[in-house]
Amino acid sequence: MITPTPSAGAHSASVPATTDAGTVLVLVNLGTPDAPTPPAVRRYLREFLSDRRVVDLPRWLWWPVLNLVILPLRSQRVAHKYASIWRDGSPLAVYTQRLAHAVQRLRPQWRVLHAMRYGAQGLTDVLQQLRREGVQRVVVLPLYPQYSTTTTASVRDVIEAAGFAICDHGYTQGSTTATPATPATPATPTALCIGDYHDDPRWIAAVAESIRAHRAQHGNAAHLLFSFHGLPQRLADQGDPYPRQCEAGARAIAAALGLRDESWTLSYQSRFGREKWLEPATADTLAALAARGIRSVDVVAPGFAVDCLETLEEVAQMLRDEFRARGGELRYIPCLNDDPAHARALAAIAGDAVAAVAVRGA
Ligand SMILES: C=CC1=C(C)c2cc3[nH]c(cc4nc(cc5[nH]c(cc1n2)c(C)c5CCC(=O)O)C(CCC(=O)O)=C4C)c(C)c3C=C
Ligand SMILES: [Fe+2]
Ligand SMILES: [Fe+2]
Repeated sequence: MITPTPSAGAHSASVPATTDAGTVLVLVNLGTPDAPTPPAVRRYLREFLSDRRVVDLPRWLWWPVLNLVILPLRSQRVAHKYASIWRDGSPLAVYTQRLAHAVQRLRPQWRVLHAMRYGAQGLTDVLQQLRREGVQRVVVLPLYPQYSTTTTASVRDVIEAAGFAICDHGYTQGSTTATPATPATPATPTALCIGDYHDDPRWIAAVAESIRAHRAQHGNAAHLLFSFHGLPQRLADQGDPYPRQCEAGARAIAAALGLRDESWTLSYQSRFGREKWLEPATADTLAALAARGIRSVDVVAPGFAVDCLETLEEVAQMLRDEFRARGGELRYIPCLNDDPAHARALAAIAGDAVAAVAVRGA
């Protein structure tokens, strides 16, 4: 079942009339377990870590490692972490739904849905339901500001497998899939897929403003750290544009804030497995900052559209405690979540994509 989004609220009167009535917009996020328990986490991790976009090892090698080592050990430990951040559900699910509602309120002439790549409210189910309803065109906005083959391209795989012809907007290189593209016939529905928005000025301004507002309330820490989810270095070497887009975005946000180069740093968190991942690691960077005598650090995570396990447990709890043990104070700046500025930026990005395709005549 597609979770319905409430219809337009009080903001609708202020939205100017547009010619994009009838647009169906699907915001897609990663997905999350449906309970903070070992069996639920195991189900989620099994689906997530079985995706070849995420782990590209040969199956004969990966299957026993995943099923006999990783799932039995990790499910227990990670369930405990989820339990520490669980409120009315998993924050990733709660904030993603609220964000979709916020965009819906801004664009009452659209139908705004949310979906997940893995787990409940699955993208496949949502797209199949839309096909059954006879919807001929959807706009898919993966909630990944930076394109990666491990995230955005995996969303694209699902869209193609659901029988939609894809029309790309934004970054696409490296996103060709094992599944051949659905040959477009007049009956084939199309999905306008937004590849990235890492340098979109409206998104940059929203992130910069959230940092400014946090600093106005809590004071400026001595340093600002941009912490992005990591990736195996090998994928970057093979051309995944993710680290370049993280760097460009962080630089643009720092410029919008008027920061001097020496007052901010970029790092990568959430390493998984033994392979070399992008560096520097957030934990090492914080240790180095503490060793340089820097006693306060603001940490922001602009690779995450909404708060989740990796921000709330890893950064705002674990890394904060580690930094405190080194004598410093880590202040975590929340993700944009369902902030109106975030909803406005995403609505504008989706609107631009619709308009660009209309001009191209697709
Ligand atoms: C090889 C493993 C992984 C790659 C590659 C990877 C890339 C990647 N992930 C995100 C965003 C998120 N990841 C989250 C959790 C998470 N990530 C991995 C592994 C890889 N991620 C795992 C195993 C997990 C689950 C938790 C754990 O076991 O440690 C989340 C949070 C989900 C939640 O429920 O809150 C997000 C969001 C990006 C953006 C990315 C590549 C750029
Ligand atoms: Fe991840
Ligand atoms: Fe993690």
